[in-house]
Amino acid sequence: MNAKPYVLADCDIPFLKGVLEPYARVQYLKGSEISHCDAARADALVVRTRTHCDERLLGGTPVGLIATATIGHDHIDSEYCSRHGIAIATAQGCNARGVLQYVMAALAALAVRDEWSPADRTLGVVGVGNVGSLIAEYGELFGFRVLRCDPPKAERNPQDDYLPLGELLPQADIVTCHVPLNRTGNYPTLRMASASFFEAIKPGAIFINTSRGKIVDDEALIGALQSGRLSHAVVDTWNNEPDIHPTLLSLATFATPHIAGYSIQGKAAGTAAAVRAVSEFFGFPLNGWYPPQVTPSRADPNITWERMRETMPRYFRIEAETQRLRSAPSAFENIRNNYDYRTEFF
Ligand SMILES: NC(=O)c1ccc[n+]([C@@H]2O[C@H](COP(=O)([O-])OP(=O)(O)OC[C@H]3O[C@@H](n4cnc5c(N)ncnc54)[C@H](O)[C@@H]3O)[C@@H](O)[C@H]2O)c1
Ligand SMILES: O=C(O)[C@H](O)[C@H](O)COP(=O)(O)O
Repeated sequence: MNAKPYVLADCDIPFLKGVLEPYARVQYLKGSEISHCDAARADALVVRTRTHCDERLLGGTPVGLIATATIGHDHIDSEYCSRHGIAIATAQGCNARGVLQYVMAALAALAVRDEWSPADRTLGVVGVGNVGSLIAEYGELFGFRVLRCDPPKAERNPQDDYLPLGELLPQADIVTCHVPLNRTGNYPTLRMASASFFEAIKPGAIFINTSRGKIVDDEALIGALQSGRLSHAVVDTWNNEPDIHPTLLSLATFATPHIAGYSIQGKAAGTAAAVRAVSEFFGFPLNGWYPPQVTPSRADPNITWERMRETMPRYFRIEAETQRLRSAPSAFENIRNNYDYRTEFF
């Protein structure tokens, strides 16, 4: 009898191949193609956002653990998993700094284009978790006035300085969303950016979505861009990826194929978190594993807006990436799967 557990992994998770093999039988498949038949052999799944882990995939299988190498976990039916004793492990915070750099790259490019500086602008951060708190911290460091909205946190910490969404929207020149996709619960985010959201937003505001496409009502966002209510939209996450809305693609000032978190350190941390979860679950000696070929990023808490802006093009050119997606929207997944992961520099 072979005592090694059977692990089924997404073949597009970088740095993973060879790591679990001394301890597990491992099969690699395209994340979007993992089927119930494949899962029927697996003790654990190591996935990305491309594998929908629900009853259809998991029903009657021996899967005991789903480790996702991502922050977001809306691709996993957590209620089903909890009812069937399937553990879920996420890579909390892994690529938060990658998203920070993405948002700051967008703002730096827009500041040059429209000739403003952070001291003249109010930055509204909606969702102040691992990503949002970094954006707020660096936003303040760069000189923005920063407003925060996070009702779940406000409820837990009423003494902290959070605003309701309805108070943030009319004041913020830039609204950047960093919420999870929650379909239910006390603070749902599904279609949160609706027609009434854009009616309340400050005229001429910039809207940035790097969280999940489904938090936005596309028609409402398109309407806000066409009417001039918004000056710009920056869109990284889309409804119905990879079949994205062509009108939104043409109207967004910057449009990218869900790569805001695609830094090399973010990917390394995501894979390391998934390996740790599998290791802890099966008792492998891999709890502290980190890809040896990657240098972890070092935060630069003293970076200035000017230095960030001048340095950014060496690492990330959001205009060029927008052009790349616009010229070949059908290559959405291909661009992601062959992405040259960016280096985090602050
Ligand atoms: N585009 C990308 O590449 C990329 C990369 C990383 C994360 N993400 C997305 O960004 C999301 C946020 O990431 P994170 O690491 O900051 O998550 P997090 O869980 O650390 O923080 C999310 C925050 O949102 C708050 N929140 C929940 N409901 C809210 C609501 N209705 N209004 C306002 N705030 C609300 C929570 O209280 C929490 O503080 C992830 O869930 C993921 O979907 C996208
Ligand atoms: O939630 C996350 O971590 C991000 O959306 C992440 O960048 C998505 O990564 P992917 O599923 O493409 O590996």
